[in-house]
Amino acid sequence: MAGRRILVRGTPYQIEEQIGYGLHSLVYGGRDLRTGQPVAIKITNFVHGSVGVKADTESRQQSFFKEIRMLLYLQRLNPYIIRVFAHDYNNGQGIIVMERGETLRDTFIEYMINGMPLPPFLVHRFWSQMVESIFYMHRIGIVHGDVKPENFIQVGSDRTTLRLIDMGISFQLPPNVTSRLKTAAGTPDYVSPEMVSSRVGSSSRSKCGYKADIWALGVILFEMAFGYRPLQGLSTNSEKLRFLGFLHQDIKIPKHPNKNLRKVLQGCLRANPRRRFTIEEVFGHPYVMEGY
Ligand SMILES: Nc1ncnc2c1ncn2[C@@H]1O[C@H](COP(=O)(O)OP(=O)(O)OP(=O)(O)O)[C@@H](O)[C@H]1O
Repeated sequence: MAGRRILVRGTPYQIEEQIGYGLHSLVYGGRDLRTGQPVAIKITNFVHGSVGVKADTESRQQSFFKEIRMLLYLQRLNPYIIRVFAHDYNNGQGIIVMERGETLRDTFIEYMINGMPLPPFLVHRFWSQMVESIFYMHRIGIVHGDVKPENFIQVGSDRTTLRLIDMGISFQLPPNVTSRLKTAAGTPDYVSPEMVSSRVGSSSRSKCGYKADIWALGVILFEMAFGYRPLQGLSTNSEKLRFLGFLHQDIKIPKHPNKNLRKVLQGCLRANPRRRFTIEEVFGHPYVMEGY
């Protein structure tokens, strides 16, 4: 693919190097050949293997259309959702041309490698934007289900504007909320306790899907503010899942000079999802509203 030129709904694009990949997709850096603007081009392969299983192909096509519908809808409501410039599909693949940025995870790694927190203004700026993007999803009845730094990219001249890129496993409540969350959300560091606890029944779990997003936002804020993640001391995924499954007490928040930051973290990282903040409480919290 790299090096090829493609036409998407009449606009020519140059495909350059591969910059990422998903479960069924490859993401390339590219350029709009009319304007020279850098873009990211996500190509989703609908056909599995050399023969192709019909049901699998159909489910990939449905996911592609669902993702596109959600992106186009949400990007009109909120500035912190990735901008889609063009999209197209044929029987074999779907293409999304979007704004290109740098993944937030890489910035986190630069700080975390030395156990350094991010500067307070950046913590506040990044987190407020994440909260706002999830606020708009919850407002229209959508649980993201996989909130983590990899799913945000940095754009703009100073790279301090975020965009949520991944709607991949987002879904509308209610059907089967948590079984999907549990199987699809692969990084235990951001997974909430109720998602791994067998003591929570499926009916209460489905009401908690939104609260799983709040937990993940809390973990991200913790990570930015302290330079490490709450479960970082546990080395394997199964240790982390076991810890979460038996978590009865709230996560202890270390001392921090910003009282509002500490309070909002306490509200996001409550073990019991019913006591955990809603997105409205987070969005209206003095930490988000009043700044760092
Ligand atoms: N707009 C973008 N700008 C820069 N990098 C991007 C962009 N979109 C995606 N990427 C890179 O590609 C990776 C995979 O993209 P994305 O998260 O959209 O795939 P996915 O949803 O996991 O895939 P699938 O839909 O196949 O499950 C990202 O983690 C990121 O590194």
